Amino acid sequence: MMMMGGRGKPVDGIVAEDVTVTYRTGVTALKHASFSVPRGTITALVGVNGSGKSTLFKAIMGFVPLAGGRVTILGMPVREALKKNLVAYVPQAEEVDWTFPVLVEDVVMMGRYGHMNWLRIPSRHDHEMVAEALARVNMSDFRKRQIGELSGGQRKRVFLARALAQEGQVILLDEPFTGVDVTTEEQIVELLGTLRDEGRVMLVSTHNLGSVPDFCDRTVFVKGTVIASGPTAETFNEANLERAFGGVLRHFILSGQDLHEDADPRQVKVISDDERPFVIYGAKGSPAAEPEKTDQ
Ligand SMILES: Nc1ncnc2c1ncn2[C@@H]1O[C@H](COP(=O)(O)OP(=O)(O)OP(=O)(O)O)[C@@H](O)[C@H]1O
Repeated sequence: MMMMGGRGKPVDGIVAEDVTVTYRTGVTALKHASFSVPRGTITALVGVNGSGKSTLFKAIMGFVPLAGGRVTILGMPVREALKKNLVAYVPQAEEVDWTFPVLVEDVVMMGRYGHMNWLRIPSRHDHEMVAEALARVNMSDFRKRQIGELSGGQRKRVFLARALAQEGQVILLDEPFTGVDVTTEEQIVELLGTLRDEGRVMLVSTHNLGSVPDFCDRTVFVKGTVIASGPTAETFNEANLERAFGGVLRHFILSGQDLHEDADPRQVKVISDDERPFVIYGAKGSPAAEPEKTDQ
C-alpha cells in the first residue's frame, strides 16, 4: 500500500524544510537547509569536511534541536518516527568504542531492543531476525567474535546488520565505505540496492565521489546549507561539484578522455587546487536510473 499524505500525495521518506542548526558554541552548522529523500531510493550526501553532513544526520535522528525549520520522516515528526523504530543509523567507525567487550551477535541484537519490552529478553523471533541480518551481510560465521577483533569492513557490515535487525525503514549510513575493501564495498552497494527495491529510504554520506553516479539515484550537496539536491543524473555535474568542493577540486573529469592510457577505465580524475592530481574511483558514464516508484 502506498503511504499517502493529507492531500493524497505520496509521502516522501525524509523531508527537511528550511532546517537551521546552531550548536551551543554559537556555530551555525546548517542554515535554511531543504531537501527530500523519496522512498525506494539511495541518496548520497556529499560535501567537504565540516560542511554539515553529520549535523544533518543528527537533525534527522533528533540528536540536535532545530533552531528553525522542520524534519519529517515518512510523514511523521522525527520523535514519532524514532519511537516507532523506523530510523536506523550506521555510524562512522570513530563513533564506536571498539575496546568494549561485546560479541557481534550482541551488537546486532541491539537493533531489536526497540521491539522488546523493558526486560529485554530476546524472543525466538528476535534471534531469528539477528541470524537473518547477519546472513544478509555475510557475517554469520563471525557471530561469536568480539567486535574489536574485526576488520574495518567487517565492523561496517555488523552495524549494517544491526540496522537490518531493527527493521529500519529509513537507514542513515555515515561514511560506509571508509576503511572498506573493494569486495566489501561491492557487497554493501548490492545490499543497498536490494533494500532500495524493498522501498526503504537510504541516505549515505560519502567522500567516495567517484562511486556516487554508480549507485546513488539522488545526490544532496551540502555546504553549510543544501546547495543542490535532486536526481544524480541532473545534479552530479561540474557546476555543483565546483560549488560544493570549490577550492578543493578544480576539475572533475567524468568523460574519461583525459585519463592516462593505462588508467583503470572506472577512474574519475580529480585535480586539486594545488595542482596535485589525485584519483577517486568509480564508474564514468551513466548514473543509476531513477527507480520506478513502488506501491508499498
Ligand atoms: N557538537 C558540536 N558543537 C559545536 N560545533 C560543532 C559540533 N559538531 C559539529 N560542529 C561544527 O559544525 C560544522 C559542521 O560539522 P559537521 O560535523 O556536521 O560536518 P561534516 O560535514 O559531517 O564533516 P566531516 O566530513 O568531517 O564528518 C563544523 O563547523 C563543526 O565544527
